[in-house]
Amino acid sequence: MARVQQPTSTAKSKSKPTRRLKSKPRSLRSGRPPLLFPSPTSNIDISRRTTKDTLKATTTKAKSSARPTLSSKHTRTLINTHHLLQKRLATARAQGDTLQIQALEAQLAAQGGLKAYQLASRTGQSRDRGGDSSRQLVRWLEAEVSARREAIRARGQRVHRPDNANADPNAHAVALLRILEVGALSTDNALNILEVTAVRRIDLRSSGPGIEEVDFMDLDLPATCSSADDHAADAGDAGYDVLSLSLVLNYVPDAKARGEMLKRTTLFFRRSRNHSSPPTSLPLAPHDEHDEHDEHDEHDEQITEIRLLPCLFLVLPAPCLENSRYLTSEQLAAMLSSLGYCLVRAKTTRKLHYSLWRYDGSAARDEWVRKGGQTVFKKKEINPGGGRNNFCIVLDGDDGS
Ligand SMILES: C[S@@+](CC[C@H](N)C(=O)[O-])C[C@H]1O[C@@H](n2cnc3c(N)ncnc32)[C@H](O)[C@@H]1O
Repeated sequence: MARVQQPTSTAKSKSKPTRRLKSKPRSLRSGRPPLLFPSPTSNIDISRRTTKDTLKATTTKAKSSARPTLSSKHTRTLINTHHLLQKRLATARAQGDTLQIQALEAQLAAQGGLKAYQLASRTGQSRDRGGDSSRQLVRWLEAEVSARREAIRARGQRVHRPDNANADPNAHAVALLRILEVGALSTDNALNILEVTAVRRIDLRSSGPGIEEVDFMDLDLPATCSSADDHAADAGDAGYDVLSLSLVLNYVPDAKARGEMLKRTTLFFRRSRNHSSPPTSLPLAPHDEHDEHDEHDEHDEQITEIRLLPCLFLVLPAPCLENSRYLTSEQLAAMLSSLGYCLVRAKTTRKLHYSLWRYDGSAARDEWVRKGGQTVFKKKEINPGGGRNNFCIVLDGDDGS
């Protein structure tokens, strides 16, 4: 049922670069900053524990490991424990359980809080994933980048021709690719492309200059919305061409809040493209490339013309879609289609699922509904069985307009 963009024409395959051999995980004994910080400890007991829950053990472990380096296992443990505590905290908050809230907040603080989690995630980026996911996004946006570079070059030539007396010195201005990176851990990633991109970075906790400390759910919309039909239409030039949500949705501890976050993404896109931006005819790789080995391995790509902008870049841990009781890629595609998105690229690696969704606005939503597409997605077991996880996204069907 997922609305997937169909290819329109096929061009030549790219030559395959030399495949990088996956090296053994490197020792982290040297050259890395400390990941954990002195933090208050808690004596408050946490009552709700399950047998599989090693919360106490892992938190104690995290506390005692306040030393300059962490092993890969430690990093994973810290990240997993942080997610678990956040999830429980969300439940406690929903229940108004003050004691439990205090206990869980103390546990999170003892673990080093969001700061330790972010550092652990950053370590994970470089070590486990062969680099940060922004490189995949840029690879998918390659044609947009090239088109802008070409436009800059062409306009520059026009302006600088010696015989061109009436040349407008501002005529070389080519529209930047405006990117909003939500959940940014660093300002130094592949999204920075001189003269081509303008990147705004936000996070719940800023880890440095250039990253605004703001919750995406509270972020001001690009422009005041006056139309009840389609907020994004009013965003105009102030909106973004690309929104990146890389490993952010799975950070959100509550299924309904995840749905709210997805819904909110649609309000931030730039719609008006009648400025000096280059054409957007872009290559499309075969859907759902599957790579068992390398997170960022190159593929032979069948190049197909397709429009990509404006788009949402979504990265989730692969098990969220491959081993959840409540979610599959098809279900995710149906949810995003119901919001006006269309899947244009996808890639699954051993650890991560990357996808790119073009936003087609309220007309696409209406079309989805007209064809009988589902718009309400409740928590429903679709993949029963043992050994599965409970990752879930809930959409209530109210498009917020
Ligand atoms: C695992 S890190 C991911 C970082 C990076 N994008 C990556 O791909 O590795 C998740 C980050 O998302 C941030 N985050 C989660 N919810 C957010 C929200 N509502 N607004 C802004 N940032 C958020 C967290 O603070 C955290 O730093």
